[in-house]
Amino acid sequence: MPNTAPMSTAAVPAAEPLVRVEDLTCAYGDNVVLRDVSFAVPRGEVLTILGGSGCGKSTLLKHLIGLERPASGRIWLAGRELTAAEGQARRRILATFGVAYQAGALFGSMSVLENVMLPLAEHTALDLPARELVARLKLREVGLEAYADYAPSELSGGMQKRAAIARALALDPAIIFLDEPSAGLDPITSAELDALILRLSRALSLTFIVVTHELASIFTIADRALMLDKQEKGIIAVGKPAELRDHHPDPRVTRFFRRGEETQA
Ligand SMILES: Nc1ncnc2c1ncn2[C@@H]1O[C@H](COP(=O)(O)OP(=O)(O)OP(=O)(O)O)[C@@H](O)[C@H]1O
Repeated sequence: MPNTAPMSTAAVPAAEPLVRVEDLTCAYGDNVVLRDVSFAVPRGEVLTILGGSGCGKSTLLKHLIGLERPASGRIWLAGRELTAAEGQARRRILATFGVAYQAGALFGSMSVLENVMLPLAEHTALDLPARELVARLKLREVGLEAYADYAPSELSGGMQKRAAIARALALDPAIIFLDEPSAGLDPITSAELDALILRLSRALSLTFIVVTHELASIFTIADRALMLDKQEKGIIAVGKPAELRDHHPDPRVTRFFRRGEETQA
């Protein structure tokens, strides 16, 4: 089997975080959304990013995946500084991770298999049969090998999310970014997706950074949760979800984790 990874992360020392953010400030023109944000994510961790509407979750994700340039600060992915890289070096860093977006993840004009093959055509020199073979393996990893020739519109919402994850896995990334994976899914399908994320993270030592506000998901998948706040323009809490819920001194944090408890009691 050819090595399809465009660059190896094996050279990153185990102690080195796979994602490191230092004094990151994100702004749209004069509108500063996040100021001097710093955190690190070790290899194999599932980190969820949460917080109220408009606090900057998507903004942070877009900066981490290079869709937006920071006003200031630095981002390292798998030991390489994204914020200092241009051209080919930047493209190589961007190929170390996979992304699955909330909406519009799959191209409707292509089959599920062709969607998963796409990053392989863009970033590797594999020939067509090899690309197909790798893509079929990725579909198997998410339980969709029987749906390779379907159009995305023929799949259920949960299956589309899994296909998007298969495409995010195509280049054997070290890091996967997911934007609201549970959005629009019923609780059972959402739980199945959570189980898939956990299985992939444990089996492949994948690092996941997941934007979500679904408590059930957060408590199932997150090793740690990072909570942003709009007024603070930054992080107000980082830690294990149960510890944040039970012991965090900031009522904004405990309220977030305990919402719904009153109505369930
Ligand atoms: N492309 C953009 N141009 C200008 N301002 C933007 C842009 N994208 C986001 N913003 C602003 O940045 C702030 C943070 O938005 P962002 O979408 O990151 O928040 P969020 O936490 O993801 O919110 P939600 O949970 O509602 O999706 C908001 O005030 C928003 O209006």
